[in-house]
Amino acid sequence: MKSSKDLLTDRFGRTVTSLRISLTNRCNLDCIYCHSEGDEGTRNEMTVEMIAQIVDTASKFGVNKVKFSGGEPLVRTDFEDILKALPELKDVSVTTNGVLLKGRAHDLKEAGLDRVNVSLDTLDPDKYAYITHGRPEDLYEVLEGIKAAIDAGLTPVKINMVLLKGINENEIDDMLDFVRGYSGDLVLQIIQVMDFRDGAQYDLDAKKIEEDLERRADDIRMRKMHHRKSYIINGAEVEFVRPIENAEFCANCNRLRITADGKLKPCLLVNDNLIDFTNAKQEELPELLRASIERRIPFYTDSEEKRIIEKKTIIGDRKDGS
Ligand SMILES: Nc1nc2c(ncn2[C@@H]2O[C@H](COP(=O)(O)OP(=O)(O)OP(=O)(O)O)[C@@H](O)[C@H]2O)c(=O)[nH]1
Ligand SMILES: C[S@@+](CC[C@H](N)C(=O)[O-])C[C@H]1O[C@@H](n2cnc3c(N)ncnc32)[C@H](O)[C@@H]1O
Ligand code: SF4
Ligand code: SF4
Repeated sequence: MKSSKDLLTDRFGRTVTSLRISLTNRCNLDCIYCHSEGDEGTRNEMTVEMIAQIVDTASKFGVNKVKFSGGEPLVRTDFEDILKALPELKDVSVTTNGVLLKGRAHDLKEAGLDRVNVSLDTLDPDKYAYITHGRPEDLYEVLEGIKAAIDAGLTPVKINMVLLKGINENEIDDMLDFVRGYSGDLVLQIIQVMDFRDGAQYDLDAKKIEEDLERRADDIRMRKMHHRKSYIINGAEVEFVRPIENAEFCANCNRLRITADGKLKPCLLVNDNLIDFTNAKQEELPELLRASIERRIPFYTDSEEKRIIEKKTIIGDRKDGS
């Protein structure tokens, strides 16, 4: 009989303690680089009950964190019901574009949400509209949403800034000032753009930018998840997410993904090894979780042997179909 820890530990020694659940593929914006969590699936969406069942099962095997994402999770009007149906967990968070956050922040907190990440790549309304294919005014909705989240206690609020060559690479200091202005309630999270949609053309030398931040930092911390580092610069905290060609990042990946239509997805970048659990009985879920954990492979790795295995499993699934 396996212990609960073994059940969710993969053959590379990575124990899954966190679920990243996509609630929908729908979105009210259309960002130029969007990876949609590697999920281009159907418009079918898990019910509240399905989500509660899979989280409940995973929680019995050591999962204590859940991140909701999408698509845009707040387009689901039953998000509060989903939160209320969850078992007790250490950390329940959502990543949102923030456009619909203002009117929901208090209800989400009441329903059990602990904190929120808000995507905001620029403070310039015209650039915002260019990046999101939205309206310049949407930026003000997002800023109001951030304030509402702080008022509701959904803190720390992380501001997700995807670094985009030629668009926002010169805005890092403005963003640090913005975060500093909310003394501790906001954390900046800078993200290296991944090659989805038009992402490749905006790619820049993220490692060099991170090294610059490191030089300026008064203090440096490292997270268990992905061994991401965060830098304290003159009172502002900035975490750096650098997932590309980063073996250390993948070696410390402790998340299992769930697609909006109810499939266990071992890795963001691999699409041919998903396991559908929508027709499973509750008692079958542990075995499906185990099977999914067995399919987990670090996408980037220093080991040539693992790289060969992993490369064979990858299929292209980008928005342009290539
Ligand atoms: N390649 C890869 N990228 C990830 C993974 N987890 C998160 N990301 C990326 O990290 C960025 C930030 O994601 P968020 O949804 O804000 O969540 P997070 O920062 O990972 O989670 P918290 O810090 O716990 O709030 C996004 O661009 C995600 O696609 C992962 O396991 N693999
Ligand atoms: C896919 S979005 C879904 C949640 C929500 N709609 C939002 O935008 O916050 C989750 C996070 O992934 C980031 N993201 C999307 N495409 C990306 C890419 N190609 N490279 C890096 N991060 C990306 C977004 O900026 C956002 O912070
Ligand atoms: S708001 Fe989020 S899901 Fe929507 S297009 Fe932008 S990154 Fe993608
Ligand atoms: S293995 Fe690497 S690329 Fe895949 S989900 Fe984990 S951190 Fe992301």
